[in-house]
Amino acid sequence: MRILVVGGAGYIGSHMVKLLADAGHDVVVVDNLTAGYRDAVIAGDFIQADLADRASLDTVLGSGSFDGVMHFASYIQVGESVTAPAKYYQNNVANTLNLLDAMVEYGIRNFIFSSTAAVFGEPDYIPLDELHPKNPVNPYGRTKLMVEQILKDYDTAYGLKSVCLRYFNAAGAHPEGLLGERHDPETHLIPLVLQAASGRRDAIKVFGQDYPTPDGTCIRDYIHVMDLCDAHLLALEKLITHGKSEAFNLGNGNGFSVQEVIDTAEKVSGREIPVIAAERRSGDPARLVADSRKARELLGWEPHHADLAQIVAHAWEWEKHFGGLANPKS
Ligand SMILES: NC(=O)c1ccc[n+]([C@@H]2O[C@H](COP(=O)([O-])OP(=O)(O)OC[C@H]3O[C@@H](n4cnc5c(N)ncnc54)[C@H](O)[C@@H]3O)[C@@H](O)[C@H]2O)c1
Ligand SMILES: O=c1ccn([C@@H]2O[C@H](COP(=O)(O)OP(=O)(O)O[C@H]3O[C@H](CO)[C@H](O)[C@H](O)[C@H]3O)[C@@H](O)[C@H]2O)c(=O)[nH]1
Repeated sequence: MRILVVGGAGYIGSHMVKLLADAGHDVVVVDNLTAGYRDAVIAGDFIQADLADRASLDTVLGSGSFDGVMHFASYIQVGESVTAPAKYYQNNVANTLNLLDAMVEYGIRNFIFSSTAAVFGEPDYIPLDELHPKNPVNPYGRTKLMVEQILKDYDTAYGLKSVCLRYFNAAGAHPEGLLGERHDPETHLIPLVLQAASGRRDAIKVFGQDYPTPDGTCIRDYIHVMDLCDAHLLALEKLITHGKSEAFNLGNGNGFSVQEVIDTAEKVSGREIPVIAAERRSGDPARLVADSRKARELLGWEPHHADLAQIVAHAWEWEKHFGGLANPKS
């Protein structure tokens, strides 16, 4: 297949590009490099362009037929979306419309969208399946839900078929140490904990130790980035053969607390990780765990790296490059 990966220089997109190339597909990457890295694109063709720039999109999408588009490009910080919502609605919604409109114009029908567990908001029940009510509690989650709704209307009106993949907590790194998470600023728990292990950070702040969970810290469903990428390829293949728009929740179905993540990181790294007790972070549900049976049943998806220690071990191999503890492989 020939596949356009938008946001392919970012964390999850860069792993997707490598997986697609390894599976023998032709890949074209579009990224404006606001948050991504040119050297993270280790396969395929790279075009530096912004989704806001419709003329550039016309050039790329008109350059030859694409079997599908995978869309990873968006702003991703929940906290920033509360203080700077305009930035989020513009990039995550308006710029996505540019991409969808160009797809309609050039007759490209298959779209895989990076959605999020944040579309659900505070859970009514656990684990969360696809039928759970969607009441996002921040602009970030609302931008993703808006795109999901737009996609339904574009299917009805223009026949654009889509799969929305709602990731829970993406984590881990390429098993061969080639790629990993490099957000700046980093807000995600596992890379921050490992930065505290490598010495790049003094300590990890634990946001709240008084939640109604066994150890008082929040529980999340950490899903390996390569397992997410597997789901994208399966979703595109299914979309092409069956032509039916769908949404899937993607997680392992196992919840781990912040404290369990820290304990696992200490074991994996062999280092003591200093912890600072901090206030709860606003908008954090106590517990988020995915019910991914639909993806298993309809896509035949199966996570291969569900073990938290393995997720953390792969992320640790990556962190060691930056902590000066190993030589980068790329
Ligand atoms: N990381 C997670 O835990 C997580 C969880 C749920 C959903 N998601 C979603 O997955 C997707 C990828 O997340 P990530 O962690 O890889 O993010 P990331 O910031 O590492 O990657 C996003 C990429 O998109 C590019 N980009 C952003 N706006 C662009 C634009 N207007 N034009 C061109 N390129 C643009 C950035 O430069 C970056 O390379 C996002 O849509 C995010 O909302 C991520
Ligand atoms: O320094 C930190 C960072 C995080 N946490 C805690 O660790 C857990 C995980 O936090 P992350 O920021 O790593 O992830 P979130 O669960 O907040 O967010 C993830 O899930 C969201 C959906 O709910 C969005 O999709 C978002 O992009 C994705 O990263 C939370 O309980 C958080 O309070 C800490 O204690 N200390």
